[in-house]
Amino acid sequence: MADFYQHARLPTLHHLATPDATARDAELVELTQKRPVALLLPALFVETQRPALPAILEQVAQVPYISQVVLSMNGMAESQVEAALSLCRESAGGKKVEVLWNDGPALQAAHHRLAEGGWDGTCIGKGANIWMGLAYLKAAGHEGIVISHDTDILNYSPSMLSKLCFPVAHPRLNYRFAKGYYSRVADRLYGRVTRLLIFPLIQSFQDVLGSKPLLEHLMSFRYPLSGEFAGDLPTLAGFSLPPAWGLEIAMLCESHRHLTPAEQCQVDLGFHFEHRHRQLINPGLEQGLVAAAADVVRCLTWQILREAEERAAESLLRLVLERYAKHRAHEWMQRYEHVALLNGLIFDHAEESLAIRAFTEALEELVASVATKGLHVAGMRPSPAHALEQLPQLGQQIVASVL
Ligand SMILES: O=C(O)[C@H](O)COP(=O)(O)O
Repeated sequence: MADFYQHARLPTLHHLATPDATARDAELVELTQKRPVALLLPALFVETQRPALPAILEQVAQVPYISQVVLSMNGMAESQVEAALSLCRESAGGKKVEVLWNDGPALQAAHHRLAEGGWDGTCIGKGANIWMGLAYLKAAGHEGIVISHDTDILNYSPSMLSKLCFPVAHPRLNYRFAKGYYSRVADRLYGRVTRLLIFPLIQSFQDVLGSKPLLEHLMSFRYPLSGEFAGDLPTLAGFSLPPAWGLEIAMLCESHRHLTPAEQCQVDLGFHFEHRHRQLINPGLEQGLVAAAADVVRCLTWQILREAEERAAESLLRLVLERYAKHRAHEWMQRYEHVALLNGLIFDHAEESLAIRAFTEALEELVASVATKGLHVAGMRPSPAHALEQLPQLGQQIVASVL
């Protein structure tokens, strides 16, 4: 069972009992009368062909306090649009599902507009899908709550939605941003990037830089890479986001910059999150886990060292890498070995070590690239709210593109 430990900085809302689902839904309908709830789902077209997304949409169709669903997609060809739209019609029942086709022709005008404004118009990636979804909701006049989650969840339950929504919707809780957490466990521990890279790496940064508010903030999150969050739209649309896998880390850094600790929380979603596991290295079209992890680490490093002078950033990063590779990564692996043994779970030492080696190589490549090209995150955009304010036609172009 979960404990009820409170992190020093961050309010943590544990799953300790299961409220009656029908009563909770009715309560949320009442609570969200004046602040409608939109569900924003980032997806590749290929997710529409796999079992998870259709099952998710079918369950979302039954959730009475979700007024609108936005599926923000990329990786879709012209010939695939009809299949995506009919999935939405068939699975979501009477619920309105709007599709944003990020790499489609209608949104090109918006991407050009962004590029004219001096910003990167990158349209590919999970972060770009979320950015565009928030920009769309804002431009379309949505003024309520936004919930978002991954679309590859195999053991989906609508209780996840109520747990994310409640801390933002309930006036006594009144949070502006809520981040979900859980464990990723099947016959073994998963969550490889989180356990073996992100936790030990943040601690290595702290070893090198000492205690910093941003690092303490990041260390308070029990699952910093979870894709599940909720917030009020004005808050979320004020976050600057990168286009790819750095999205989750960037959101936490933005929540640190824009909100007080009392305005945000993490919420226990109360289950072992099951999803499709990528191979560490994937020679095929889909990026492997290490390539995605490299993107996360670049964003994390940039967020932490962005104010450091270029040369200093490189040498600090070298020290962090050394600390990670020689100490912290193995320490965390060993702790998780103990967790696995205690719980009678499989623990594949060779596989875990291989993952750490691959993550270390990705960090070495990052250090080399910082040495030659400096530290930056490709495609980093200003917040949707800022872009819409600066580029007057952008909102209309985005709204007009909806399928
Ligand atoms: O959460 C993570 O660390 C990554 O998404 C990797 O997940 P997996 O090990 O569960 O596939």
